[in-house]
Amino acid sequence: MKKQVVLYKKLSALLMARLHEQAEVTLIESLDADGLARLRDALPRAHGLLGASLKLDAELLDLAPDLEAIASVSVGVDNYDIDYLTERRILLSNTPDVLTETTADTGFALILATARRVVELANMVRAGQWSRNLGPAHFGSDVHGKTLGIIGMGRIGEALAQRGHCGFGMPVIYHSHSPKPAVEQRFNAQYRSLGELLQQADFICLTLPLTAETERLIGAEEFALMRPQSIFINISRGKVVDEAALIEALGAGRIRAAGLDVFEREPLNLDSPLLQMDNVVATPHMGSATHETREAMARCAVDNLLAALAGERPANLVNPSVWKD
Ligand SMILES: NC(=O)C1=CN([C@@H]2O[C@H](COP(=O)(O)OP(=O)(O)OC[C@H]3O[C@@H](n4cnc5c(N)ncnc54)[C@H](OP(=O)(O)O)[C@@H]3O)[C@@H](O)[C@H]2O)C=CC1
Ligand SMILES: O=CC(=O)O
Repeated sequence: MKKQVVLYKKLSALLMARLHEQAEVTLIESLDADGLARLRDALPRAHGLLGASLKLDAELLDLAPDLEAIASVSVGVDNYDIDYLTERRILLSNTPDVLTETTADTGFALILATARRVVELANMVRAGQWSRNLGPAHFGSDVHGKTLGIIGMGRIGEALAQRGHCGFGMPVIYHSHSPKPAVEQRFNAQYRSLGELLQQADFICLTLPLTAETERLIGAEEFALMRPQSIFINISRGKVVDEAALIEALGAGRIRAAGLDVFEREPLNLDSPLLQMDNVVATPHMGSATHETREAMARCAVDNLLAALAGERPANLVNPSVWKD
């Protein structure tokens, strides 16, 4: 008998056809109140789940006694209680690698947009306020040659280092759990303590996961270490930052600008002070959002799920202790 799969993310026709060949599929098209009610109805039959952007807590998982595998269409796994999944022996997989380059592109777009004030000045043109040649009040700052500071030197951090070093001649400094000799060799990158990096970098970029250890890693004390010309970029997770402290630092001129793809609460509320600041570029968690990459992520998640349901080890298993050869 075919296994039951519940999708809470719509897939391309090609991937839907692949899933339908191998499983009975229930599709929850959107996670509004109606969709969530349909999800709760479907969970008691589910052997596999595939989707993203939903906090799958124990209360929801307890509705699914037969659940064998979850395939997240994301690399970040902060929406899952991994200990609980492991206790229940549910295989959790994610989609690393396929989104690395695209997310690093987004990070670099935020670096350029904040430093060169792209959004602010483009809005000025749209508003009919471009009446004479630009003067110093509208000048930005250079990106090339400035020091790129990367916090979390993993896949995306390394791809950002490549762009900065090879494309823009930027000295790269980084902070991670441990030094990365291969990255140091490729990009002439240098390891720093967190405090040193915050004091020395022109661009401070977060590329680490949200974990118990990184939650609110960057708060008032850390912003106080940055320089008034520093630009802060977050493409990791909003909760790695104390957002109130970020707003305070921007308001007080303790840092120059921020490029933010992620926020404490998403979607970002329209009344957020961040949206009143010309020196903030806010994007809607679009790090991996290109046609090509989102399709590659979905394909990767489908591969992971079908492998798990067929009794094979998924390529991107997040909780390997569940697996028994
Ligand atoms: N904005 C968006 O749309 C996207 C956001 N993301 C976010 O980016 C994150 C990173 O993805 P990816 O690069 O693939 O992940 P990786 O696991 O490859 O890299 C994360 C790095 O962070 C480091 N790290 C973890 N905890 C700490 C800490 N406490 N202090 C210092 N360094 C730490 C790790 O360092 P070490 O190796 O030394 O342990 C690791 O190398 C994801 O978890 C996700 O949250 C990802 C994709 C898109
Ligand atoms: O935020 C996106 C992810 O893949 O993680």
